[in-house]
Amino acid sequence: MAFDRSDTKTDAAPILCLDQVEVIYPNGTVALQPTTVDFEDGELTVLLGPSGAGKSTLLRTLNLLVRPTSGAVLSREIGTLDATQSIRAHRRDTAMIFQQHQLIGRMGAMHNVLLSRLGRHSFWRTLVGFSEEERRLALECLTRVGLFEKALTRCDSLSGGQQQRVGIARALAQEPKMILADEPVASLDPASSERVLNVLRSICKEDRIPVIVSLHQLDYAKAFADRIIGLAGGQIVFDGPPTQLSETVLTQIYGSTGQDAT
Ligand SMILES: Nc1ncnc2c1ncn2[C@@H]1O[C@H](COP(=O)(O)OP(=O)(O)OP(=O)(O)O)[C@@H](O)[C@H]1O
Repeated sequence: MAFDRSDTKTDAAPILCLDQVEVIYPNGTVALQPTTVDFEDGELTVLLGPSGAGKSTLLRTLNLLVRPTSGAVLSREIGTLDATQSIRAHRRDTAMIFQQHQLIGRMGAMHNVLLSRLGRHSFWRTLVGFSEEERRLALECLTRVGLFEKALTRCDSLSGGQQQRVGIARALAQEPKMILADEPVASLDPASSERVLNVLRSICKEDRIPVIVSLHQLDYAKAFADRIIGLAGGQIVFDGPPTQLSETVLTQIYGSTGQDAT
């Protein structure tokens, strides 16, 4: 788990802000209480909290897969994200990585990576196919996640960890300005989990983009995050560096039983 923790903050304005964002699902569940929080370039943030705390809801609000019931999501480049066009532009710049990689198993790794380019094509361009430049980009992305030699291998014959790295390469090929990862290591063994988190951390630092990851594992959060946001009952109860994650804070996040804090 070794990496360089220096050089984590920037002077630039936050790339994305939630301003008093509240999420109430149609069945009345208050998943996120009015929340104000922002995210900076080059910072790896881990969302930590017990099951049902609101991690996925917060993460999905950041690319408006979940729409706020009240409050606003503000992008530094686009402004308030409230219209179809601005939301579409924001989503093009925001890559999402899921627990279940959502790859097409019968297709090769490179083909799966190229599919992320579809959002940038017109319908007619898509029929014509991918350019030489896009193929080169896809190979570069696979190289960055250590899978150059698997470019032509069908995804259903890759290991879980390798599939997740193809998912990250696919996210990279989108040339994102922000990466969101929803429990990306939940179904991986420790070695694969660390490799995936190391890859995400390298991308965050090399490309100076925010990477926001929801995790259940406290050890990984402490080892890989610049910043931890602790959630409980749809509220942010901690926001700071891993060094400030005291026993008192952990009790605030997980309750007195420490349940889920693995
Ligand atoms: N689509 C939905 N409709 C209604 N309630 C929902 C919906 N999605 C989530 N919830 C509820 O909102 C609350 C927050 O859920 P969320 O999935 O954000 O938590 P989480 O911290 O990501 O949990 P987990 O770690 O189990 O994934 C929970 O009470 C959950 O049951």
